[in-house]
Amino acid sequence: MRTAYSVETVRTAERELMARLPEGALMQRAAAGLAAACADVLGRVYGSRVVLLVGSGDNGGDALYAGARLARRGAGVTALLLAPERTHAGGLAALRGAGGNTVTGGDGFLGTAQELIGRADLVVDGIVGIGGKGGLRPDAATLAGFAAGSRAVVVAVDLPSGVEADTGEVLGPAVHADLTVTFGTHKPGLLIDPAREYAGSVRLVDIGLDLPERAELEALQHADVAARLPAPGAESDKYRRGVVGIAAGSARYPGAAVLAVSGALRGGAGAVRYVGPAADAVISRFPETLVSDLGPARAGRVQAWVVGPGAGDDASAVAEVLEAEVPVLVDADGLRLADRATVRGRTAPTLLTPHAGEAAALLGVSRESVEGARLASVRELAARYGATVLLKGSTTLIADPGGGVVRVNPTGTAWLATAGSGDVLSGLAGSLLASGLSASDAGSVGAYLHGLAGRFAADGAPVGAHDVAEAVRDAWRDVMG
Ligand SMILES: NC(=O)C1=CN([C@@H]2O[C@H](COP(=O)(O)OP(=O)(O)OC[C@H]3O[C@@H](n4cnc5c(N)ncnc54)[C@H](O)[C@@H]3O)[C@@H](O)[C@H]2O)[C@@H](O)CC1
Ligand SMILES: [K+]
Repeated sequence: MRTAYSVETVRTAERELMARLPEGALMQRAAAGLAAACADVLGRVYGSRVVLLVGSGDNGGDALYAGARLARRGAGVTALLLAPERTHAGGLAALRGAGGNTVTGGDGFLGTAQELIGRADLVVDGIVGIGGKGGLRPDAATLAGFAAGSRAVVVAVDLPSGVEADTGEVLGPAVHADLTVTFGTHKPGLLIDPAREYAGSVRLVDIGLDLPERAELEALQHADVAARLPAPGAESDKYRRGVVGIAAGSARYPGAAVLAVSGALRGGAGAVRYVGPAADAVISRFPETLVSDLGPARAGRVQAWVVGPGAGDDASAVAEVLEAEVPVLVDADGLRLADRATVRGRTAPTLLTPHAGEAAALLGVSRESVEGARLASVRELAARYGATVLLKGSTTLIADPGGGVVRVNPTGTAWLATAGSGDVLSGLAGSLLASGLSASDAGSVGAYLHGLAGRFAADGAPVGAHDVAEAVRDAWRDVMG
């Protein structure tokens, strides 16, 4: 499991560790890891041109000490000091002692900075780290712009300056990094869009922090998914493996039913039962499906329901499904049609799977505000509905209603932004629910396999949703390794 911790938790862990270590030891660990990453990026350190963007806090201190290490190995290092009178004193002395240069504010500062950054091989962003609040201030924002426009590789120290560490929000100008070297633990913002996109690839440097068991955010890895995937035993029959019911599709959108079933067939349930007006389309594509033209309440036993994809305005199917005392996944049109009080009153688990636009409609806010504040949005929806919520997107998030750790899916790919891809996910996650996974596991394991399948199916070229469904088995095998 990859985990991320809030700034408050990091600060507490740092204090405890610093009390046991000689002064400055922690910063030296950070600087050593940072310098090593910079050296890797540069390839050849000797003779390279390095520019440090240095703010007023310890983040700038890290950059200065790392710069000193690079200077000792023969790099030409210049530090641009954004707050000269508050620059980390020890770091500054180390850099100067190693032969590095400094440029301080005043007339001509930005012009000089532009020239230096324009010629640099590497720009190290030590403007602000976990102590930052709000977007970058004007001079810092200008330097970030120069770095973005240069051919230099940009390495961010701990976080790309200007992004919100705890939420992944980006409230103003921020540094766009190629690589972020983060210390002690990932911060939530490094895993959640939009901030994640500013971080580039992320390298974690262990500085020995002792972190609590419960993280703020966690991302499943292959082994975590493998441990949760259902496996048929010798005694299994189709009913013991779970039957997933799909109440989806309409005369207008029969394809949504077919795609949801295609996902469900690859999710581990022993059988897929379909109810709705698209039975002919479903059967002709997937003859193994059990179909019924009675409503969900009379369709026969299932261990979990999926309702909503392509449902149009059929509120009755949604209401019937929500009455069932088995886990229910509500997606797409079903989200609009589901009564909030009914969802809240359910005793069996409910998993809602909106994309940002659907989440915005449920919360009564704009799509942009959901996309800009994904973590707060998923938590708010989970609390309002008393349900587990999977908020789809480039960084899909899964939150349980009682608060607690939020999951983020690490396998997403932009190729999944294709029509019908969400229908496949709802069938897949519903199938996992029917196999006995909790709502949070079904959502996060489903999203993981779906993302991986999207990558395999795309392999650098556009995909259709049915390609993704077909590649779920490759993803499953890959995970089981
Ligand atoms: N505390 C520790 O033990 C360690 C801290 N480390 C580094 O220290 C950093 C945290 O240091 P600090 O607490 O000094 O905080 P930062 O260096 O992150 O930033 C605080 C300073 O930045 C200014 N600032 C805040 N928001 C700004 C904005 N939007 N634009 C421009 N300036 C802004 C503040 O006035 C303040 O002086 C970490 O991110 C990490 O890089 C590492 O050395 C590892 C050890
Ligand atoms: K930074």
